[in-house]
Amino acid sequence: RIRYYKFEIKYEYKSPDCYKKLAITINGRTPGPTILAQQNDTVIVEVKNGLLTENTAIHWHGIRQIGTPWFDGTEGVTQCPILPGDTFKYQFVVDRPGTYLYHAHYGMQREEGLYGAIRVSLPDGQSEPFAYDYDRSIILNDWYHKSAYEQATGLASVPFQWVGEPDSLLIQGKGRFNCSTPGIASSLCNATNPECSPYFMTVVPGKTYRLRVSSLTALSALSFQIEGHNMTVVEADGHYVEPFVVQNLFIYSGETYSVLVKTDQNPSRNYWMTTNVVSREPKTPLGLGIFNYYPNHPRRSPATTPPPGPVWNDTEPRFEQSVAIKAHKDHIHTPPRMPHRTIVMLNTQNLVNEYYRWSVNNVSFNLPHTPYLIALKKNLTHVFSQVSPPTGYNYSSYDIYTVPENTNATISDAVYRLQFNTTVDIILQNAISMNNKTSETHPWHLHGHDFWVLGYGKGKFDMYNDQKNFNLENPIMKNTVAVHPYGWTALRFVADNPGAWLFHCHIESHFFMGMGVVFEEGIERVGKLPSSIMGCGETKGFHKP
Ligand SMILES: O=C1O[C@H]([C@@H](O)CO)C(O)=C1O
Repeated sequence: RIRYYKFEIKYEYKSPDCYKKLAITINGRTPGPTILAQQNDTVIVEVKNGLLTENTAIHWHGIRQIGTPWFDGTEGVTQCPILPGDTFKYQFVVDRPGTYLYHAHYGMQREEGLYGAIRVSLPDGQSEPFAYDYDRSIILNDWYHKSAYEQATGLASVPFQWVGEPDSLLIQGKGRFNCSTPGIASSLCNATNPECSPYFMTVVPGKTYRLRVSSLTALSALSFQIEGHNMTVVEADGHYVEPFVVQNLFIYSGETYSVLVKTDQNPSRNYWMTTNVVSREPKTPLGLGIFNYYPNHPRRSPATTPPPGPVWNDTEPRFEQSVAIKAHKDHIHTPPRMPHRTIVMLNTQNLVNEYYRWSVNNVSFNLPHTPYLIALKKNLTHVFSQVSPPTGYNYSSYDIYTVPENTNATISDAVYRLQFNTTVDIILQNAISMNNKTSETHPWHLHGHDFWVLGYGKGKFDMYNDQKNFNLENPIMKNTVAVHPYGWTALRFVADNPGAWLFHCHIESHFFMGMGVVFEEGIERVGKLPSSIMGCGETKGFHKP
């Protein structure tokens, strides 16, 4: 079946947290409409770029784009940008059930509000390995009052101007900034604006809810909880999880989860839904929503104090939750026993000609002006560097706990070329950051594939000993995974999807500062590229209107 959507992308003044600023909307809203489909449906989205003076592109996050690598929506990798006034048609098959996302993949545009959810259900007659009465979803986000342009300019300036912490946290597009903050003009901030009344989710007592929780934060790692209710984790990034119970869910940008929540508490009141920043010292207030037990009034705030959530700087429970996520016992996809190759990726913050950058093995990434997919397929070898990027770092001499004397890195747009159908291990190795002397959490997202999460560890990954402890029995498959402070995360995937695929830190500013790589595999197997993805850089003239 075909699911047809029309998206009109525009700038509009919005006040999602009471503060009025420009936001990018889809059909007048942020978050945009939820795309609903069934497994194996074809989704068609006609995107009209109504931004007037700005390009765009939309990525379908978690959808592997098998056979349609040109519709991944990654500007610079799989397509040219959609010009103002133009309409671009995405068409792809959603081949697996689960919870996915869509969002802008052009500059730092995602954080202006261009995002939404994709929910793929099972074919009729099939059921999930868990039972529930109702299905609900929310997207968590952080929100800046400063425009993405201002932020990007600061990041790309000498001296460096960091974006800082977000102004508020949003639950399904709603948050609350304190309008009495000194220096905030009353004409810009109105605490009684109904746009920023708290998000509420109405529930019936005595039922089980499947709650799909996802995060598209620009920066923040979050914890999410519902006051007084446990949550049973059952799905992660479209894969069934061996159920486990949490009081709070840690969630990183680009991840999706389903949790089951029983409405088994005192039904005469409402409860808080809260989200708070972890892993960075929070300067952003709690994000609040109302878990509304019918028939209580949905706007009645609970009399209780909202639970503050876990302390931000305790890595241990986050690490433990990551390790606890295993494949459901009846839905195990066994990984290949051995990789054909292993790429170690040291994550560091560096200087390049005095600019602050992030890099992998001391190489910081820049997108070329001609999309890789087209350049590779048409063999335009002068478009990007043909030197292979480094597959590791100097293990014996590099100390991940100390800022090196020389923090200089280089810039490159080279790609990792993977042999088609081979098994590749990626070891993400975290380290201290250059400036603030801490090690940050980075959520890495892979386009075009799911990977097995084979293990997490603390300190430096030891190729000999740590490999022996990989979980090859029941590893979860995901498309986004965190590397914890001073830790490592080991992934395995099969390079079986012909195309060019981005792998990057999902923190908007970090990818902008070079924290990403591109994989190519099976380019000779890619079918005829649609001319709609062309028209920029070296592909001018390739575009047939
Ligand atoms: O990229 C970043 O820069 C700042 C800081 O390291 C320099 O001010 C920060 O917290 C980041 O995540």
